[in-house]
Amino acid sequence: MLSGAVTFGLGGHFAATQFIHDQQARHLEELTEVVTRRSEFAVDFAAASLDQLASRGLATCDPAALQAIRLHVYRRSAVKDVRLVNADGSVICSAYSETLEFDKGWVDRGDMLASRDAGLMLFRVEQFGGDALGVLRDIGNNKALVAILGINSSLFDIMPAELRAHGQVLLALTNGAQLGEFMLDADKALPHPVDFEKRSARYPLRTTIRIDRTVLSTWNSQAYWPAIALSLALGALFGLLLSRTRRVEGPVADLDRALARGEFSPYFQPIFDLKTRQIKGCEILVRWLRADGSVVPPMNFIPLAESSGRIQGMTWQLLGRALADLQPHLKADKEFKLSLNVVPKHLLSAGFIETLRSTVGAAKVSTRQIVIEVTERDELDDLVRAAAVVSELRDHGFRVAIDDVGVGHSGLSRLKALGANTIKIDKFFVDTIAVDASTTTIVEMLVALARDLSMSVIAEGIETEEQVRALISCGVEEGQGYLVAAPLPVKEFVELLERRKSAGLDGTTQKAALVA
Ligand SMILES: Nc1nc2c(ncn2[C@@H]2O[C@H](COP(=O)(O)O[C@H]3[C@@H](O)[C@H](n4cnc5c(=O)[nH]c(N)nc54)O[C@@H]3COP(=O)(O)O)[C@@H](O)[C@H]2O)c(=O)[nH]1
Repeated sequence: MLSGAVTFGLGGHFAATQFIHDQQARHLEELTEVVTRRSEFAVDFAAASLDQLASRGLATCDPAALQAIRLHVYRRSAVKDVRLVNADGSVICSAYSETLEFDKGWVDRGDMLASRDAGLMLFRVEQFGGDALGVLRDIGNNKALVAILGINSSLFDIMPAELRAHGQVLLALTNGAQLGEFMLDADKALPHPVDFEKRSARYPLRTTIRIDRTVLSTWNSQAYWPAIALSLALGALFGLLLSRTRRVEGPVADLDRALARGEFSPYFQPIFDLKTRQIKGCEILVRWLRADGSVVPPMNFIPLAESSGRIQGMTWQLLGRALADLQPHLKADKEFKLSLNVVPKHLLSAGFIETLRSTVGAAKVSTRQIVIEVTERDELDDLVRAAAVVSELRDHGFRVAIDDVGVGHSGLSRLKALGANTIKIDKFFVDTIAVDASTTTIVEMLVALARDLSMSVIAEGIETEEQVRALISCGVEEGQGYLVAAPLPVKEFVELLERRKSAGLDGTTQKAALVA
């Protein structure tokens, strides 16, 4: 009996170990495939962007064309710059001419690698801030357009949490030129590296996931002991039972675990009166605080959260935490507004208003203090329905702001039709307001439109006093930006509010002063 159990036990040990290793190898190969696919999509995206620019006749160094290209680049987070080049690859002009200063060097056409269909040339752009991927498309007349793609940020969320401190994700050209690398601790060497490699079938790209062998013995160890126990008891059935204990892995599973562990945290960025600098409210901006101490910025997981349907749970979790964090302040200053980003799909989903009301009601916060920010970057397909939701939200006392105005999809008529309370002018315009007369005209026009529609205006991304002065002279009253504070964790944000209060720059103090 005992020897039978030992035999089963040993058999169980080898089979379970083998099974887990096979699972691990398969899983790491799948992750390598994911990185390769992502990089291919990034190149496809860059190529489509270049084709679109060329077809719009923007492949020139004319200032208006360069401004249009800058807007195009700005909308597409992975594309850092677009350059017009000669047939030999030498640069004629660049949409963001200052990015040329970040280049450590430039590659001759002869050193670029062709895509399989020969429609694109890929090359590494060595820059001081890290390497980037150049994607060149010929456009005729001995000219070509080049998109400069930042690729690093697409690598870091791939590694399962348990392996992150013991592995590397690398993307390189097939000639060995490295394009991007993710490693939690860049100085840490992997003592026993094992490589999982994948080459793209379409582009000269090679992905490597490098893992320290020793960590594989503990990864998925949760699956090991149940497997042994079950195999002792049930002998031949252990494989089947083991498969039930297997953990699901991958970036979406990582999101699910983060949601379950409450790792999505609200950061708060003040919204202030441009003239008095009084803080009138704040915007909630999500950060993923991982157990390993790293802070993940939203653009690295919001798109996945959206496409995988996790954005809704994440948004509710975030609002619940933000309300709890700021409840004392929201109660003390009834004019203080808390803004929450909501993606259009979520806004239009069934039960959105009911859940919002019950979440805000449970926190005993007035609906008047909550602003729903809907980005204009994503198209609101069903404008009529969106306007109905906005109207119902307003009936319940909530406020609605249209975010990123000017760079999104809405024409002015769509802005009007939505019936929001506020427009938020995108940082793109704030960046150039102090230096570009055409930007001033656009901002003045948006302010005039907002006045006609009884909407308020907030300018985003204010970094300098010069920008504040220019915005005030255009008629903008409120703003947000690093000039006052970057998005802050709750403790620092509350300290900022306290400092303001002591300096007499908060809502309660000002009201008290008016009454006195
Ligand atoms: N659906 C949701 N989207 C969210 C949520 N939280 C954030 N986001 C969206 O992610 C995008 C990037 O956000 P973030 O990295 O937080 O960047 C914001 C600010 O930090 C940044 N900012 C603000 N002031 C300045 C500045 O002076 N200079 C500078 N270089 N950057 C600045 O701008 C971003 C402001 O975002 P928004 O007002 O929303 O446009 C962003 O698109 C977020 O919307 C979330 O919970 N849900």
